[in-house]
Amino acid sequence: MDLQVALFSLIPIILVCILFFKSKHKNLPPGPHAWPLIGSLPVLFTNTEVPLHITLTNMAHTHGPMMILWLGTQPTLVASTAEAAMEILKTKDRVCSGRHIRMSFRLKHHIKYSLVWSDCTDYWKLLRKIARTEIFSPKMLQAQSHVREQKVGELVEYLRSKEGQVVKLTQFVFGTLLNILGNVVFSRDVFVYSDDDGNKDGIQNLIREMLMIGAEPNIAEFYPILEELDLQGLKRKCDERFLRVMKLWKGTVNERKEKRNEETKDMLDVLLANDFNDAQINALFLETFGPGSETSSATIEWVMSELIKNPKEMAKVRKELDEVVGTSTVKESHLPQLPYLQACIKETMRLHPAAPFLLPRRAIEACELMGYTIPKDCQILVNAYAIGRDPHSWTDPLTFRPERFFESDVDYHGGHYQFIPFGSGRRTCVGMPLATRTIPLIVGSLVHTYDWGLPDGKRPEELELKEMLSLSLAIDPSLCVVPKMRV
Ligand code: HEM
Repeated sequence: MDLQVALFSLIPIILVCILFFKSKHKNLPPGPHAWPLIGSLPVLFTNTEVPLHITLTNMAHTHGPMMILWLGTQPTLVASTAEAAMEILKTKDRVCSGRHIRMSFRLKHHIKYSLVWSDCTDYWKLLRKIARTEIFSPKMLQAQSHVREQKVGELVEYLRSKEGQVVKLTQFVFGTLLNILGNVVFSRDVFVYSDDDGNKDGIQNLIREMLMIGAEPNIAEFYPILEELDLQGLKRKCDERFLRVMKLWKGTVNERKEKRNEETKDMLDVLLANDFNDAQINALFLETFGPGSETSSATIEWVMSELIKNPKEMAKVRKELDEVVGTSTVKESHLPQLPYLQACIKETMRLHPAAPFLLPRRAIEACELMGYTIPKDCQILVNAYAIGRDPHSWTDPLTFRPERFFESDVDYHGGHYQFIPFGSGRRTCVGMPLATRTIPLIVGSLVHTYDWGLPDGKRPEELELKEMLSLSLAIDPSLCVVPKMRV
């Protein structure tokens, strides 16, 4: 009886909460029904077989280009057309320029000096300037091109020892990317090619583990009041990996402080010349290894999978490589003469963008978007995945047809809102100049050197391209291939 009375007395409180909520949030975009406290969570997670990016893409067909979801108590805006993306990334870029920081990444050693997670402060502007004019400047990238070619050469050479065997391609590609980034950062390799546990306690595993922990659903995302409790221990686990990874490069940083290079050769030289302290250096190193490796590695795995599944397109890439590169190895100087390879990479990024929701933005103040009122601090997801497959922007959107990029001038630099794998506006990807050199160099080298079979004699058309949303858009299961030297 007491319980019934207690429950009954809760009804007016719930009603007051609903009325308060409705008056506070007028003119929101449409969206699925939101229950008190749990919001739209039941709609999103009823069918765990369907990944979130597909669920949200399907929901946009019902609710429209801008829809609001309530993740527990937290509002999240999802934009699913080129027009909606343009409103957020161009017209209202300033007010939509905050970042929604994932709870597991709110690490005290890191967040204060972060480039990825800061709002657009003067410090963030300084970092972007240094990245644009020094670390990823055309001059610096050009000066380091021979190192990238050498690292890719090592990958190709290692795969020779695997001829005829089944390899999980991404494992070695991820390592190669880390070595490329290690050389951008402090002119050092961080990955060794080996079949055993050679990298067990190395940067590769720690970075991968941090990314995996960051991708795990964290209940505090839905109920920020729980943040300090860290109920799942995700923040603690991430922090522990960060402390370990910092120790791994501490010696290199200290050595360089004692004996500086005469010329500026890498990111560490640039940061020391700008008087950055250890905490700032650590944060930026992490943000180069983290976003730089996972996104590029996922993209390369997707391009290789699409080419294996589409033998005609693979043959065209090969023909182009044979004509331009001949019997030599692929160099970065060849890349401008390989338009078909570039078109295959673009087509892959359209269908499988590594960051399907870009990096979550945040409204820094309440604002109007496409006539709707968006509350301050609302998380903003731009669904690049839905946009890349929108039939209003693309003919025959689900078909892999690289030729479409010869029929228009659409490019990924952020000015064409139907194709935004690197984002757009003031927070667009700083690593794009590096990624757009590295990805074609690796794919071109793999295709030029090897024929790629599938395990157990599987035929190309039997290769299933199932997507899984982790921190980036991955293939599930990972691509396994059998390399065979081309004659
Ligand atoms: C295929 C490769 C890559 C893809 C698809 C990608 C995608 C993205 C996207 C979608 C964003 C958010 C843009 C926005 O909010 O509008 C971003 C931001 C960022 N990316 Fe990349 N990225 C790639 C490679 C890299 C590389 C190689 C690096 C560094 C070595 C890098 C470093 C960053 C950083 C630091 C930011 C944050 C910029 C800011 O918030 O101001 N990315 N990237």
